[in-house]
Amino acid sequence: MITFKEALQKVLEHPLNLGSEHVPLMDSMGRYLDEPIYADRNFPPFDRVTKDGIAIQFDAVIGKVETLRIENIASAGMVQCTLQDETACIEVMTGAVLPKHTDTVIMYEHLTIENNRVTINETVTKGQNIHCEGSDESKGTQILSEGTKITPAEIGVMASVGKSNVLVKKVPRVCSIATGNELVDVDVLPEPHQIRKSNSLTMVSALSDLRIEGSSLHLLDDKKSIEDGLSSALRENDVLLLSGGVSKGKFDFIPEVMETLGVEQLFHRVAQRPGKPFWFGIHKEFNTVIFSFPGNPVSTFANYHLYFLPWLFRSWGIKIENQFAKLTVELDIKPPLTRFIQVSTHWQDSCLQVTPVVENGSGDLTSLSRADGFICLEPRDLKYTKGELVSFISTR
Ligand SMILES: Nc1nc2c(c(=O)[nH]1)N[C@H]1C(S)=C(S)[C@@H](COP(=O)(O)OP(=O)(O)OC[C@H]3O[C@@H](n4cnc5c(N)ncnc54)[C@H](O)[C@@H]3O)O[C@H]1N2
Ligand code: MOO
Repeated sequence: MITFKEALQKVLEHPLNLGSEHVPLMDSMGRYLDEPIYADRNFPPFDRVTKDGIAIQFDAVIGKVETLRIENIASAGMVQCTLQDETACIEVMTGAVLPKHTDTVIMYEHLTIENNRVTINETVTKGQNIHCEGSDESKGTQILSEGTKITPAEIGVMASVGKSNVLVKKVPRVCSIATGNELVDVDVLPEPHQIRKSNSLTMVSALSDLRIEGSSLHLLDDKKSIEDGLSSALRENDVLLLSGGVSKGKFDFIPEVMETLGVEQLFHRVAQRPGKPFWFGIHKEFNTVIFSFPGNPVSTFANYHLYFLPWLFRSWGIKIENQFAKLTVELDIKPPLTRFIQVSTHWQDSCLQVTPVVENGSGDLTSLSRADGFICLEPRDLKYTKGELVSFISTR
């Protein structure tokens, strides 16, 4: 049996080259950029008026002119206009291009306007209320980097530089496979000896967070069905995520059938809890990577986050940062297994705090909805102390 670190290392040594594809901007939400994005013009592209009011030429007016004549009006969307008489002013609206020969904007609230003449009632600073051309970014600057997750903020940024099509990392074709005779569909009333499928649906939902439209399959516990199901799934997908059928039972056929189908086993069983009987392999000819997770729901869920997600980001060439959080309790983790303990989180003293949730082992799937993630604790002689920083894997 290998350690968790060795197992993760082996998984990460087998990334797939998933490639990239162009998608329309509005389909890129939640995907990962595969190109840097540059400013195609200055941000903002012109000296932009930031208050509704008047634009003046400061040196010609302040301390020199009692009242100003309104010469013109400029609003957002109008071509830049020009102040003809430097002792006059132009009414300007937020978003307008600052008129030529003006350099200062005064908001309406600081003015009195009577008979088309303006009196300024407040102190004015030269250059006020102008969002200067190029003050955010100048043309040609990189504003988003490759590997960035596209959220509504990035959609807005890309829209403003005219990216109607975006190059994103291609997602793998993934099939989530449930195994077991005891499993029935969600809409079926189970017999006393049956249970409703949940693992495969949890994984398909987790995949949809990554904009991967996973397919799903249910295989019964007989070699022939497993062989038939897997042989086409192996050809049609880049990744198979299985749950169940990998421990020591008389009907745990997955490792054996994988071998028959030409899948190379890279390891089976990891010194960890939950998720110990995890089986990992690759089909070299079809270029398929197989994550065969133990069937207990917490084990499947943990291993999806511990192995599949880091593998996917490695395949995309995106570095993910490790997170750490403070333990609120003392914990004793004795050898030999690396433990992944479900925790809830809260913020205190500007630090993420983690507290183990009440749970009843890796078959207790309701505990998943009480947890925000897992902490990873390597076995050691000394107890983990309250307040100690530990590695945290978010599942939210
Ligand atoms: N003799 C041994 N027995 C077991 C060992 C062991 O080392 N030696 N390991 C235990 C551990 S740890 C785990 S975890 C389980 C994993 O077993 P399998 O991967 O073979 O999974 P199954 O037996 O098929 O199922 C286990 C459990 O999970 C439920 N399940 C399975 N699939 C789903 C699904 N899609 N949705 C909801 N629930 C599912 C299944 O009904 C079982 O109750 O083995 C231990 N045994
Ligand atoms: O290691 Mo198994 O995955 O807990 O129950």
